Amino acid sequence: MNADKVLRIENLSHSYGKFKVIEDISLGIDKGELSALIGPNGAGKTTFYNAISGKFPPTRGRVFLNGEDITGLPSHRVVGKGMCRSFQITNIFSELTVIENVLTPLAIQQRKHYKLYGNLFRDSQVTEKAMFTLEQVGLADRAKHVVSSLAYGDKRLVEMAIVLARDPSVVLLDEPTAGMNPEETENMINLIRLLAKNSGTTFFITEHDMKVVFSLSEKIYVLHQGLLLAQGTPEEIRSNVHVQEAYLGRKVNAQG
Ligand SMILES: Nc1ncnc2c1ncn2[C@@H]1O[C@H](COP(=O)(O)OP(=O)(O)OP(=O)(O)O)[C@@H](O)[C@H]1O
Repeated sequence: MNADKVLRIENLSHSYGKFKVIEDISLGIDKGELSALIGPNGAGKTTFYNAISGKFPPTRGRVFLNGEDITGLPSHRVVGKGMCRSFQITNIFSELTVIENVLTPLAIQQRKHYKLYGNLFRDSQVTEKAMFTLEQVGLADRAKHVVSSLAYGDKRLVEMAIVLARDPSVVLLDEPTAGMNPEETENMINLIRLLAKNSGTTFFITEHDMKVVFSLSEKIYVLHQGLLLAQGTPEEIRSNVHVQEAYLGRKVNAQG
């Protein structure tokens, strides 16, 4: 497998006790690639994500980020190495403003400790970076708004900004459009596309909405019963007989 992949997984397996959940998964993702991991309920997607992002070490196998072995590192160290994960559950401080939410991880990253946000705001380098990130996700005009006052789709954008502020090379997105209305979904798809193109960030998403998966992804990986059943372009996956069977005979297409 090509060593210059931004994210390389080799023979990854995980078991809960004697119960094997994922087995011998190997894949490699190119820089800037937009890819998705799909699979029926219980296929092992969350376990795979957890095992590569430091929630727990995999039972077997290796994870390489930009060529460095990060297998088994705890999540905060994986983040420090450049792979960030955005959760389906909104993971933000609702009573703080949008910019305060983005400033916090930046301050931690730069090992700057502030007793009050007032001090943080006086650090122009950090606030400029936070504002730049908010511009990227289209929230600059709401920087001073309290997060709880925002629409659901905008809260998910705050979450995205928190992740992007750290300049990750790889972003793992859990269900980026879950709970969004069609307009918010369309905006999120366009934003991810734009970010991948302009900043070279590599996005690896899990998503149940096949319409989103097929319109966004350049490459799709299919998990079934813990095994990597198929990988390929949306066209290749759509026409793969094994994938269609795994989805109980349904056609896997943009209509879901
Ligand atoms: N902590 C755990 N202990 C034991 N079994 C678990 C644990 N977490 C998940 N499992 C089992 O592992 C299998 C894979 O679960 P996982 O959550 O990884 O699948 P998934 O593809 O993310 O599913 P979904 O699409 O429904 O979220 C399931 O059978 C689940 O019941």
